[in-house]
Amino acid sequence: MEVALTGVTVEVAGRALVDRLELTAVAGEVVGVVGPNGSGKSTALRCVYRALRPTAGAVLLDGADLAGIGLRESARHIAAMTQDQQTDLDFTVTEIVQLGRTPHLRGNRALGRSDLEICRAAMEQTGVDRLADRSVLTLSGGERQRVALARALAQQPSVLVLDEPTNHLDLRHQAELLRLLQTTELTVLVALHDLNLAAAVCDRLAVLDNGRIVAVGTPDTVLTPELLRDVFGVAMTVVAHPTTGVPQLLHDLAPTISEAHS
Ligand SMILES: Nc1ncnc2c1ncn2[C@@H]1O[C@H](COP(=O)(O)OP(=O)(O)OP(=O)(O)O)[C@@H](O)[C@H]1O
Repeated sequence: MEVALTGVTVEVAGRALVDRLELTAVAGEVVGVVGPNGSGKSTALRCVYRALRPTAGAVLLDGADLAGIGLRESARHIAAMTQDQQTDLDFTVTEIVQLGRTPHLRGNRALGRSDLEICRAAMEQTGVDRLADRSVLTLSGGERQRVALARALAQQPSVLVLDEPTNHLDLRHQAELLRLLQTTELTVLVALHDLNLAAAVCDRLAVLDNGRIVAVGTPDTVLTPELLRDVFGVAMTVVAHPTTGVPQLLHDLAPTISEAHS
């Protein structure tokens, strides 16, 4: 399915947290949303998974305004993996993942055999099957993050929205998540701080600065030293990855005074 943000603006107390965003993602495409702290990445994604309603503009799902679609209906199409989902409830991993089936259940019906199978497969895919009976309160940050992903996959969405999905993950689980995003046929919108991961996994990047999109394009067209200086305020060298060719960023950290004199 295609997701399109058209003129999406969110205003709070007279301030635009995001301002007239225009961004489209299609099936099989991974679109990264990057930008400095507070630039509006989470706010933009919240409009897509409907934790926020735009003050102006709209998010369209295959051309239909989400505001006109029931929440249950849109939850059958759009799943989110976010930091906001941390729960204080003493649920087991299995129970959390099974919540992903809720939009697909009719009335108060219990999960059927196929629902249970979908949940089992999602837990296996994310490597949390061995944690099935553990309380989520006892999990590490990375384990919780993978449970959140399992729940989102159990929802069997067409559109997957991820807000900082890798920040607690170790290298292997980062690689597994990135591979999953690269190979999936879903429409993926993902906010990432790590621009090297973003360059490796995203087909296109949208750079947010102060609530506005200041650049959109393939990682190699967007991640230039000039943009990194202007938007992030850092001096970086951009090199091509020796095997994949995607841009990778190296900090140009000046030596400290004591090092410079040694
Ligand atoms: N409910 C709110 N009321 C007022 N200001 C808000 C609200 N939610 C977010 N903001 C502000 O909007 C701006 C954008 O926040 P947002 O969380 O979208 O940024 P972000 O790019 O995801 O940041 P980070 O990289 O730090 O996660 C920030 O300045 C934030 O303080």
